[in-house]
Amino acid sequence: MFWRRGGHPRTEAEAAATATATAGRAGAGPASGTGSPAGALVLEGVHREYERGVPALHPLDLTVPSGRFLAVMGPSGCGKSTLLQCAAGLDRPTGGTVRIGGTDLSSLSETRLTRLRRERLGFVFQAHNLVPSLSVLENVALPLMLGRARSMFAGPRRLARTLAALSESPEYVRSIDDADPPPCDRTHQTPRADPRTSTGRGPSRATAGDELRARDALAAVGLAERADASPAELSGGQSQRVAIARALVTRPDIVFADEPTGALDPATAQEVLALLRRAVDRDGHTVVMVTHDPVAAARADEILFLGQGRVVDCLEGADPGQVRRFMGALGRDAERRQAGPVKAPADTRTPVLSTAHEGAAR
Ligand SMILES: Nc1ncnc2c1ncn2[C@@H]1O[C@H](COP(=O)(O)OP(=O)(O)OP(=O)(O)O)[C@@H](O)[C@H]1O
Repeated sequence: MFWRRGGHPRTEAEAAATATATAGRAGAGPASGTGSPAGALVLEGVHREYERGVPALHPLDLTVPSGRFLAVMGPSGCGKSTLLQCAAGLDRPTGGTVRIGGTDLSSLSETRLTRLRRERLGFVFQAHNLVPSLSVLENVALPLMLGRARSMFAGPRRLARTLAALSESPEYVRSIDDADPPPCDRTHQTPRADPRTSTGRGPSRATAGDELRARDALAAVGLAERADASPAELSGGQSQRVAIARALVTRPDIVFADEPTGALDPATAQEVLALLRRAVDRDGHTVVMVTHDPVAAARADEILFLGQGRVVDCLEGADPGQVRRFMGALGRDAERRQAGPVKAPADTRTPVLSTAHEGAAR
């Protein structure tokens, strides 16, 4: 990876303030048909103001090539989540362009943006957000089922309301589902569809395909045996593994993870990170992960550091100690605010400097 920042800085911190980062794999060719640099994710001049004149994210250029794992770090309030939300199409930037696989998100209606998120992106959050009234397998299959049910229910929100309403009407569900009552969710006493067959008369081809994919995704995170369990029966780490299976089941272009290990103990966090790492190394997924944890960040290929809404630096192949020291320097810089230069520790790799993007981050 290399990144570039504008030349003639007055101080190191001011250089950081003009930074434009480019995460790139050497030899990557141009993205077909887009005229933009190759990348699963390309941000050009993306900035976000929640309040007029108060930028939470200053203009930023960033390219994340396919099959890479990028971590985003920085002090609290520096704009990490804002960057993730804009990049993932969960929020509209104030200006600039976000492209996912060559698709300019600003050109999409809300409906098409939602569809892109569902079909081409995966999400893992700190809170795993599993649906308690569905089995583990059904939770993993949910993005696939939502895609199919969308036209019938005029959107996932309507479907979610319908599912919630049905869960309050077990007698009715029984009346329209199988002759054999479905197993009950022990926690919520909510009838569940038999995960092996959706109707009792044998799954439709589409349903069987979804189920197979969901079972494969669950097996890939080592939880095949817990397919029929309720989320309430799982540990925090197991729940996060299910959330990862759910994120990967659609074979997304990019997985966005916001503090995926924030609520886990170190050993469990390592298991979850290993799954994300394997998704990149073995299956060629692209992962963008916001984290506060130097150990988690060190599992990524590159780490992008933000400070006060700007790219400060980027490290490749850093170990947790280097990340910790760099974060310490950033934190002190944030405390001083006006301040002195942010000094990268001597043992961090020096980024390639260029004047090519001078002014682009302003
Ligand atoms: N919806 C919002 N409305 C107004 N201001 C917001 C909103 N979301 C974030 N901000 C502000 O934008 C800035 C960046 O916030 P953001 O949540 O992106 O930071 P962060 O680095 O993810 O922080 P943390 O590590 O604490 O989660 C902060 O000053 C925050 O107060």
